[in-house]
Amino acid sequence: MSADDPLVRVDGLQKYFWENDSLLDRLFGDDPVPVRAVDGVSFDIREGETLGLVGESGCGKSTTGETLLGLQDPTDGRVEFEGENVYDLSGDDLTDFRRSAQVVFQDPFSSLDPRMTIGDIVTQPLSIHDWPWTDGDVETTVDVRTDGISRDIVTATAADDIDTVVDPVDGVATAHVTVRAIDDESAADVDADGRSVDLASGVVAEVEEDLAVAVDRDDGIVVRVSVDRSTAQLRRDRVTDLVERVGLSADQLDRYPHEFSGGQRQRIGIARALALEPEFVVLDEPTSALDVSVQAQVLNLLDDLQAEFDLTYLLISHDLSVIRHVCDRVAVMYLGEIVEVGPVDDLFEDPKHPYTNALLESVPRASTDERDRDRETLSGDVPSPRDPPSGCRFRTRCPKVIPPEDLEIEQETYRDLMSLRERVERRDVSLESVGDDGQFDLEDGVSDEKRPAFVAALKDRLLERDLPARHDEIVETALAELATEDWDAAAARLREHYESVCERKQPHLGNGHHPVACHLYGEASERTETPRSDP
Ligand SMILES: Nc1ncnc2c1ncn2[C@@H]1O[C@H](COP(=O)(O)OP(=O)(O)OP(=O)(O)O)[C@@H](O)[C@H]1O
Repeated sequence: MSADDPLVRVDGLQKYFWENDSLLDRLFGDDPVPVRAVDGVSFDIREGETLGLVGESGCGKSTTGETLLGLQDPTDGRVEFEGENVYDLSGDDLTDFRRSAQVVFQDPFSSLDPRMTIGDIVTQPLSIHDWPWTDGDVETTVDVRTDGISRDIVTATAADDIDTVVDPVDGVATAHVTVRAIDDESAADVDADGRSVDLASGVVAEVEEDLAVAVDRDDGIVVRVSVDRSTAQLRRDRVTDLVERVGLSADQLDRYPHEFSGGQRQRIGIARALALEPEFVVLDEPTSALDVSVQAQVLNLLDDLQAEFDLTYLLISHDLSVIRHVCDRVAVMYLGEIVEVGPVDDLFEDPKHPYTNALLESVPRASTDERDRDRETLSGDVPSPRDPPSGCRFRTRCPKVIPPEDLEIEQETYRDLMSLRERVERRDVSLESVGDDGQFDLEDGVSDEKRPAFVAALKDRLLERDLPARHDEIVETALAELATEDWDAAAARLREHYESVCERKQPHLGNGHHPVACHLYGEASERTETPRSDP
C-alpha cells in the first residue's frame, strides 16, 4: 500500500436482506424478495480523515457501516482495508482487522451490557483479544549507561515482550538501564522504588517504570530486563487511562451503566471502541440519542481523540449540522446508493445533486430572510428498497427531473405530470370518490355523457396547476381512460409522452474531486445504460 492509497476502499458493496425466504415460504411457493439496503456503493476513506455518510432514515447508512466492518455478510462487492480485501481475511489477519476497525453505536443505552461494570465493559475487548500483545516484528534492546564502573564489562539483554510496556520507535523497543557502583546505604534507597536491584558486590541497576531488571556477576556484569507488570495490572492501567481520557474518573470503574447519563455512557462506548488501539472507527449516529447540550461535547471529544490517536472515521449521521461540524468529506446516500461525494465545504456551498440540495434546504436556518424564501423541501417518503424506482432512484421525488428533449414545458408542470403518471401506474387514485356520491357509475363505466364532468372533477383533484393546451389534451384523454378503469391505457399514454431519461438510465457516480450521479451533469453520468444486476 503506498502513502496515497486510502485506508479503506469500498468497491461495489451490496447488501440485500431477503424476505419470504423461510422454509414455509418456499413450501407455499412464495418467491424471496430482496430488500436492497445497500446496492453497489463505492467510496474511499483516506487515512486520518473523517468521511461523513449522510441521508434520510432507511437509506442504508447503518447497513453500509456494518457490512464494511464485516458485522453483516455482503451480498457482493469488496472492502479493502490497508489494501487487503477484508472478506478474504481469515485467522490472524481477520483478528487484526477486527482489532483495527471498531464501531461506536448510536444508542449508548442498549449497546452497554447493564450487568457489567464499566471497568469490565472496557476490559472485555482486551480480554477477548488477549491484550497486551507483543509484536514479533519489533526488536527489543537495552540502552546501558554506567556510573562508577566501566561500560565494557556490562552485557545486557531484553525479553521479547517488553514492547508491551515500551513504545517501539522505528521497530525497536529500547529499555534504558543505568548500572552504577554504590555503597550499601544508598542501595537501600534505590531499592525502595521497586525499580532497581542491589547486587551484593556493590552494583545497582535501575530501569524505567513497568520493567524489572535482574543483575548477575559472572566474568563481567550481566543485566536482563523483563516486564514487571502482570497482564491484569496492565489491563487495569489501560482501562483507567482510557476512562480518564474520555472524561470520566477512575473511581467510577466499579459502577454500572444505569448510574451514568446518556453522554457519559456514550463516552464509555468510545473508551471501549478505543481499547484495542484501532486505526479506523465507524461512528454510527454517535450523538443522535443525546441531549443537544451534550452533543457538541461528545463531538469535540471524538475530534480530540482523532488527533491524539491518528484515527480515521466514517461518521454516519442524518444530521447535516453534525456532518458539517466534524467531517472532511461527505458521501450522500439515497435508497442504497451514493449520489454525491465531495469535500465538506464544496458540498455545503455548491451542492450538485438535487437530493443533496433538498436535504440542505430542509435544514431549518437561523436567518429570517432565508427562512422566508421559497424552499424546495423534500416531499414524500423514501420509496421501498424492495422495489426501487428504475433509472435514478430519486426521480420519483426529484424537483429537477429532466423532461424529454422535444417537450417544451416548465419544470414544475413536468414534475406534476410525472407525479400524476406515477400515481396512475401505481393505481393510487381513488376513482370511486370522484364527484358527489353516486354521481359517476364506475361499475359499467362512466357514460359518454358524464365523462367530461368526470374528467374535469378528476383533473381538478389531481393537478393544482393549469396545463398548456397540448398537455391538457393528453392528460384529459388519459383521465377519460380511467372513466372505464383502463389503468394500463392511461399509464401507457402518459408514459409515451412524458417518460424521462431519469427513469430510463441509471446515472453513475464518476470519479474525481466532487463526483455526482445525476443526468443533469452531462455525458459522464449518462455514459451507460446497463441495468442494475438482478439478484
Ligand atoms: N435485518 C434486516 N432485514 C430486512 N431489512 C432490513 C434489515 N436491516 C435493515 N433493513 C432495511 O434496509 C434499509 C436500510 O436500513 P438502514 O438501517 O441501513 O438505514 P439507515 O440509513 O441507517 O437508517 P436509520 O438511520 O433509520 O437507521 C431499510 O429499509 C431497512 O428497513
